[in-house]
This record gives sequence, C-alpha cells and structure tokens, in this order.
Amino acid sequence: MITIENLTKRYGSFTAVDDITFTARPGRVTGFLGPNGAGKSTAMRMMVGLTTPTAGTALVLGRDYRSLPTPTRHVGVMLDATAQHAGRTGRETLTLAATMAGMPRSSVGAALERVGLTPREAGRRVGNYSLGMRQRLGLAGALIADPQVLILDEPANGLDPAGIRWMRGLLREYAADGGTVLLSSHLLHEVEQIAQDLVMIGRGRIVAQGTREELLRDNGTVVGSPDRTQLAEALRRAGFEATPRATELVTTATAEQVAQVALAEHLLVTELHRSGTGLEDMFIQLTADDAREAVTEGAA
Ligand SMILES: Nc1ncnc2c1ncn2[C@@H]1O[C@H](COP(=O)(O)OP(=O)(O)OP(=O)(O)O)[C@@H](O)[C@H]1O
Repeated sequence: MITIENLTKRYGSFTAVDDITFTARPGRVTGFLGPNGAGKSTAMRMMVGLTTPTAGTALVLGRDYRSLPTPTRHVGVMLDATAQHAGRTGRETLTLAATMAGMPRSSVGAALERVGLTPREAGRRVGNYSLGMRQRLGLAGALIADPQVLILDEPANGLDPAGIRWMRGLLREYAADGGTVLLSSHLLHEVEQIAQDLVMIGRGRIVAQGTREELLRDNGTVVGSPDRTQLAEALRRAGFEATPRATELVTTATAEQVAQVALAEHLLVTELHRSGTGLEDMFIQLTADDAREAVTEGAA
C-alpha cells in the first residue's frame, strides 16, 4: 500500500507537485500518468525519500520509506534505469542489490531469469547495454527481494513490443499475488492495458483518478458547434443532458439525435464524435491547458 496525502514539492516559486492525494492498493496495478514535466518523477522521488516534500506525506506500507527496516527488502524501486553504474556488469549490479537487501547471492540468478537476461548478457558491462536491457536489469534489481511494493518510473521506456508485453504480464502477475504496483508513464495506451487504477497528473496537480472502468466510461457525444449554447438548450428541450464547454459541448444524445435537433433548429455542427474513445482523448482533454501553456513557454 502506498498512501500519498497532500504531497507538495516547490522549487522556489515553482510548484512541481501540487497537493496530490491518492492511494495505490495491494493486488492492483496503479498507473501514474502525465505528460512530460507533470511531476511524476518528483512525486516518486518523494515516496522513496530521495526528495524532501515541502508539505504532505508519502507513506509506503504505512511508514515513511526511510524509516522502513531494510527498505529495499520491502519496496522495489526503479527510478532511472540509465543511472546504473556503467562499469559494472549486470550480474555485479544485481549482486550489490541483493547484498543491500540482505538476500543471498543465489537470488541473482533467479532475478536474471525472471527478467529474461541471459548469463552471457549478465556478464557484460552495463555501459554496453541497450535501454531495454537496462530496464530489465533495473526491474530485476527492484524484484530481487520479492518486495510487497514496486515503484517504477517509466518502466516501459526502451522496451520493444514483445518486451512491453512481457513486462505487462510480469507486473499483472505480481499484483495478482497481492503486490502493490505503482508505475508512471506517458505511454497512455500501455497504461490503459496494464493498470486497474489510474491517477492522472498535469502540471503537478491530479486531474483525474479512479478505476480504469470509471475513467474510461463512455461519457456521451462530443459536439463541435459555433452555436453550442443554443444547441445545448435545444438538446435539453428535447430531453437530453447537454453541457457546453470552452470549444464544444457534451451530451447524452446520440450523434443521430444531435444531428436531428441541429437540423430542426438550423444550427451548424462542425464536429460530432463519441467521447470516452480511450484514455488518450481524456488525457489530452484534461491536460489541454498544460499542453498549450507548455507550447507557449517553449516558443518564448
Ligand atoms: N531539482 C529541481 N529543481 C527545479 N525544478 C525541478 C527539479 N526537479 C524537477 N523540477 C521540475 O519539476 C517539474 C516536474 O518534473 P518531473 O521530472 O517530476 O516530471 P515528470 O512528470 O516525471 O516528467 P517526464 O515524463 O518528462 O519524466 C519539471 O518542470 C521539472 O523541470
């Protein structure tokens, strides 16, 4: 179990993580989603005691990570697979991880096998590893003590499609055995397929959270129209719910019903599609403001 309450990190006047609260539960994979720079890594670093929060708490298994006896035994962490020591071999890297977690050397072979690294690959220096191999090695290090909790920052980065499928299976199995998995990603389709619970973050703030089913529920029809206020009124008169937004309106009417009402009222429709067509639509909608501001900042 990971319990995050009002967690905040400020760097000077910049707020990287802004008052986030959520729980990652045992037996479930929780996806921590957000665009680049949203604050995912900063939040994860606070969970494992590498960054001090400005406010709020992050508890892992009910305790501050740093106060856990032999934390690496209970919590498997992979934050930055590229940060592994380039001069050590994969096997040496894992032997060190095993020692730190108080595990026997024999656990190294089992961990290598679990992540699909061959003995030959394990004998090579990490500096010569591909990113995908580093991710596998990082995952092996996180899994070495068979911990109850896994905290993984962008674990799918650099993995090929077969590797991603393999990781998905491994983490699902791990959660099915009662483990808690928190993984961050900006790969929306990947998260959609692996996580049962989702926490979406944009500009340091949580913009949506819930089970995958809750968040991906079909929310109706999205209508683009320069006459959206009148169209929303007409739809309501026809017995449908209709909510105008900044650039569109969302309604419980089907596309055909919207078209009929618009035709009868002589109102222009410029766009018509079902909402809830996937996490990506929702993600883009929820983070639209952030994306626009990021573009403006980048162009400045
Ligand atoms: N030590 C620091 N000092 C100042 N700003 C920082 C520091 N660490 C992170 N930030 C800023 O905090 C914001 C969040 O960064 P973070 O790395 O947590 O995002 P992220 O969601 O993990 O992004 P990505 O998907 O690109 O890895 C960014 O704007 C980043 O520049």
